Amino acid sequence: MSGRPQGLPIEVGGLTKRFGHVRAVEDLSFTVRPGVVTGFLGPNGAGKTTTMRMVLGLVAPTAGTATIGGKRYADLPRPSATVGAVLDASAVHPGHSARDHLHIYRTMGGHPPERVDRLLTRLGLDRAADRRTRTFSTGMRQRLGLATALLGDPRVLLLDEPGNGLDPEGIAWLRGLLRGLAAEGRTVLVSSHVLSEVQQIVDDVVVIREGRLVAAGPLAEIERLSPGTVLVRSPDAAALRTALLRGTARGGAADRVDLMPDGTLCVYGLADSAVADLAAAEQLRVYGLSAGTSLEQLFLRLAGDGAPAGLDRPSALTDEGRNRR
Ligand SMILES: Nc1ncnc2c1ncn2[C@@H]1O[C@H](COP(=O)(O)OP(=O)(O)OP(=O)(O)O)[C@@H](O)[C@H]1O
Repeated sequence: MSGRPQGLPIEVGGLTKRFGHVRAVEDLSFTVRPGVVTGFLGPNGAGKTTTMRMVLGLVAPTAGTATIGGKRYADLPRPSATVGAVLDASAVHPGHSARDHLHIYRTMGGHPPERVDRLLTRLGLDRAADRRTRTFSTGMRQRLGLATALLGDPRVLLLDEPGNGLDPEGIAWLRGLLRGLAAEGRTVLVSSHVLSEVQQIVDDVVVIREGRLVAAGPLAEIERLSPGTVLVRSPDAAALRTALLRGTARGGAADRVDLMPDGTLCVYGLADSAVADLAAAEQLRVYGLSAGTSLEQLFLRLAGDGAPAGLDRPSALTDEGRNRR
């Protein structure tokens, strides 16, 4: 890799895409800053891929703009040396070896031949370099996709679900790679529909749901603005939920209680001791009780209802995030 590639911001303003009646992306605005890893998060179908495709000039916006360093992708002087992207890591010829694949793309991009061996080593593919990609695991395809994206030593990286198919060891490896690339000054945008997959990797987040912005800014700030929660399991979950919402004169009531898919109750607005006392007072059994803000819960809330308690104006956080840039 070259010394210090200066990153370029990705700026999305009022971006909108409709496919017929489907509103894939709706008036979306955010900025991705260089030098950090930004998670682009949202549930399946939220519009992440469509947004990335618009940033890369592969899909024409219905309205709005997407620029890289102030220029649309199509207006960049050497796009493949400025932006590297992996939208579909499975899109490799099954009969080509990893080395063949990289040589084809590096020739097309006009990049120096020595990049291929260097990237095969950096991406941990040197031993598999001459195997046909049809024998590759999903994780190896992800690595090859990343190597392809890095051929032009790009200042900006856009990766669509790079954690897909990676085991925990692969995720740890990805974390090291992406954080290293960001530390070199690059702009790194990584999409995921699973926060737990990227929570150890990202500094900033942009969360969207149904094509619209839910929250954006440094992850630490979003966590700080998110009140704590208590997780509790009970064979009497329905009765406990009712009791928590009703509360007691002494201990107060929960602001909200969500039943999670695994049957756990997620309680907002009450301390763990208050939840335990209330369960005891109502003679309801509890099997597990833990306090704290899990990022997964936060993500479920952000993605689930658009504006979590304590984050009344997600745009304020967005503005705050932008002002720091
Ligand atoms: N070419 C297309 N034609 C019609 N609808 C489309 C097209 N591409 C995307 N959509 C729709 O736009 C919406 C957003 O899709 P998109 O793939 O951008 O979401 P996503 O957040 O990337 O989801 P996933 O994590 O499942 O890939 C979905 O409702 C999808 O069905």
